Amino acid sequence: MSSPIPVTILSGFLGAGKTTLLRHLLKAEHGLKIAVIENEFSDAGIDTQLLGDEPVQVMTLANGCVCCTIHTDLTKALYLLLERLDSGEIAFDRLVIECTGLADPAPVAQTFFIDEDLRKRYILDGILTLVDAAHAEIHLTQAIAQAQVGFADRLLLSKTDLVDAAHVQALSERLTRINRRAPIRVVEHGKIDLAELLDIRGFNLNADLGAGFSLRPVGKASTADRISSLVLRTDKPLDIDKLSEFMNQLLEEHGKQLLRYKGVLNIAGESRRLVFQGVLKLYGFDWDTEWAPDEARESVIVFIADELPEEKIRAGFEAALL
Ligand SMILES: Nc1nc2c(ncn2[C@@H]2O[C@H](COP(=O)(O)OP(=O)(O)OP(=O)(O)O)[C@@H](O)[C@H]2O)c(=O)[nH]1
Repeated sequence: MSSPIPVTILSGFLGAGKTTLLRHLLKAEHGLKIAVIENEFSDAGIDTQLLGDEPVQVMTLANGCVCCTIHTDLTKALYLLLERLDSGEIAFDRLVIECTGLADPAPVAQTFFIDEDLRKRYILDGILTLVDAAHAEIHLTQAIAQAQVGFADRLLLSKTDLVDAAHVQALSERLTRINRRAPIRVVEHGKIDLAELLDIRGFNLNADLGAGFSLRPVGKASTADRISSLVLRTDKPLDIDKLSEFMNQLLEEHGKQLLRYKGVLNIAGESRRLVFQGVLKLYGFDWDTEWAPDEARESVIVFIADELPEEKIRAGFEAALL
């Protein structure tokens, strides 16, 4: 069986530049076989009835990319694409899914964890969120726009040509407070280096906390956002039993609020680092590489959450220290 197809979710508020970026991706001569799903999908099923037998329209472009407009629910479309791939009708080795501007990327991401058969054939690589630099202030008053930022592995700033450098700087700081993990990159009318978009491995269990992750403290917020990040670090070893008890309880009580979380941890009596990461209530953990003999064994954990229960997280983490 061939290796799973990496999937990128492209999110961003209305008019943020998702289609512009995708057009660019579909036209460029990059030599990759990318399938793009443009998202007319709905769960209601109404579109499917109206459109009869053609819930998925697929077009292969000159550069080998595949453009796919779907009028059905995402799961069905993902299976249909696999059928056509397996029958040799189309060819692609990566997939990008455009979410509608008002969509929460979480259910789209969860599709790739929940469905066993889809999990064998697709692997979620990352969530990219476009942020319209010229309209971010208005967009970020909406909880859904903040959630799109909070879920992201990469934040892509569009329309920076319409604002000045100070505005971009202030916006970048605000976005960093919301999401401490995601690096921020500028996209000019859809133009951006492909390496910034693909093979991010945002959901892999590894010790990489994110390319943009910095432990630099961020300035105080002038606007209190609903979604925010909390970074905890310590050089004291953690007790694995207490830690897992705390995590279970936290997920039980606040799982729905925890958009993304990731930790690289120093566990008492263990020579390897423990890595864990999750999205909402779905999480996984694994042993990673050994700590080097001369390395400072520092545990770092980052939570991105809606109305983040900061005190509870701090107290639970503290109680798990030896
Ligand atoms: N000035 C400027 N305009 C941009 C840039 N990127 C996109 N646009 C414009 O912004 C408008 C919206 O872009 P789209 O790509 O349609 O945005 P979208 O996110 O797909 O929009 P929806 O699907 O409606 O949510 C278009 O008129 C684009 O030409 C940019 O970097 N600078």
